[in-house]
Amino acid sequence: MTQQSVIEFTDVSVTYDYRPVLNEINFSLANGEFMYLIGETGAGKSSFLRLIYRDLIPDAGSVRVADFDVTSISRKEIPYLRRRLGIVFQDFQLLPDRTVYENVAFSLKVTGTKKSYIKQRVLEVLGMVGLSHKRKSMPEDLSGGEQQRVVIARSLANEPRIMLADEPTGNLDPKASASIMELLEKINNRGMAVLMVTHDYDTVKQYPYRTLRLENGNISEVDPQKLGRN
Ligand SMILES: Nc1ncnc2c1ncn2[C@@H]1O[C@H](COP(=O)(O)OP(=O)(O)OP(=O)(O)O)[C@@H](O)[C@H]1O
Repeated sequence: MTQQSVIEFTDVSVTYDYRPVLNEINFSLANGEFMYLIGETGAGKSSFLRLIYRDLIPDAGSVRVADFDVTSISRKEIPYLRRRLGIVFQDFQLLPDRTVYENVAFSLKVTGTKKSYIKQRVLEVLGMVGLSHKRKSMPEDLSGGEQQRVVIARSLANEPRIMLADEPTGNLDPKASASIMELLEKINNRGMAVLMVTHDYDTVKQYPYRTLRLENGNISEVDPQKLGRN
């Protein structure tokens, strides 16, 4: 892996039932880079993300994330790999019966963080996403955009180097989407690499960064300003 990259795929292939979904993909995300990954339904975006957090092992090729050779790490090392990743996914929602504070604290408790530090860190990340005043609220009493900001705060708690965001603006109105994008940019400006999967071309055009498209098993760079045009 080059010194500056935090994720690197080398000739990565994934096949389901003899059907290739990713075909000898080469990819790298630089340290501190913001990048979009787009592609039609079924193009392989989820499979791509699953390779990064070691929920899927490629049929061929190698995946490196931070200092981990993900393709060959042991089961015991997987939690350490995942601690390097801030994960913001639709299907990884807040615990409905815990407060905002407890939701964020939970991710620190499970990694064995010292009690005295947990309080400090939770208040720090809630401050970062602008929701310190909602710390005692239950998730259902927050708007969709606020809930997404809590999910982001939770993903930041363990100080990851890379954020994986899957459709973070999905289901949000334009104003809430803008506040999420501004937050992701702020996090990125502090040095965290962000890989964001999205179908939201308007957002990509408004906040343009390097954009890669998965299509027919291959990955290629596209001009964000030309998205959606025929
Ligand atoms: N475990 C599996 N077994 C068999 N086929 C699978 C499996 N997981 C995914 N697929 C198939 O592989 C293809 C890529 O799926 P994947 O979920 O990675 O796509 P995606 O781009 O994330 O799609 P979406 O945008 O709809 O979430 C799809 O055709 C899917 O049906």
